[in-house]
Amino acid sequence: MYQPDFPTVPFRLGLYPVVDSVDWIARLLEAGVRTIQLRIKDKQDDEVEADIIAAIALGQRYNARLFINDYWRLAIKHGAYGVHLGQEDLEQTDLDAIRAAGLRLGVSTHDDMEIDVALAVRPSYIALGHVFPTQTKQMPSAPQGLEQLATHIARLGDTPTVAIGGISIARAPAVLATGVGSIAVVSAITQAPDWQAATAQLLQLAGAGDE
Ligand SMILES: Cc1ncc(COP(=O)(O)OP(=O)(O)O)c(N)n1
Ligand SMILES: Cc1ncsc1CCOP(=O)(O)O
Ligand SMILES: [Mg+2]
Repeated sequence: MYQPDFPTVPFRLGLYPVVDSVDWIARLLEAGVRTIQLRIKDKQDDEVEADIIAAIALGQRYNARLFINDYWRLAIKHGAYGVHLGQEDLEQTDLDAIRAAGLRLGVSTHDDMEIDVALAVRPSYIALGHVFPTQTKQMPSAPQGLEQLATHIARLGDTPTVAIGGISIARAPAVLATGVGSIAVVSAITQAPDWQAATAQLLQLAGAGDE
């Protein structure tokens, strides 16, 4: 049985949109999403604090799992549900402070070695990516593909997992068939011609996550 060193999350986090504004958080929570991330890049803490406060308030109002990407100090200060960090972020983070504050922690990984690093931290969930080519973030490595993803999922057993990177509606069923607990998406929703229809379809495929 996987025992995280941070508060647990359900194995099935379901559809997990990653968005860059409070407006998107509000829309998607209203549409039924229950796991979501605010990912604002390259701003100073004081430039994002108001958005983080607003996002956390929305998360609480909808009883949703709202993760803050990168800005772990502000996530602690304002009582977010959780924080998402990459491997480089981990080096500059006071993990004890996140743990002491009772926030969940998600950690990015791209290969077996990074999974080793993540497992040593014992986070609430492990993200695996990027599965397919993505236009949303510059990636230094090649996409891992479905086969590698399935190998990682088998290795991780009952550890809560999230797949990310290039996941479209068409690709979602094959990703979910690996047994991953959640699919994180950016462009499949934010660049969709009809984001409401896309969100409804993805929610149908992945669910909103377990309680
Ligand atoms: C669910 C999820 N998985 C991976 C990432 C990427 O995090 P990171 O590697 O720290 O890169 P940035 O998002 O900070 O550019 C994520 N944000 N969410
Ligand atoms: C933030 C992030 N981390 C790994 S891939 C990615 C972007 C995923 O975006 P998309 O779903 O549009 O490919
Ligand atoms: Mg990061």
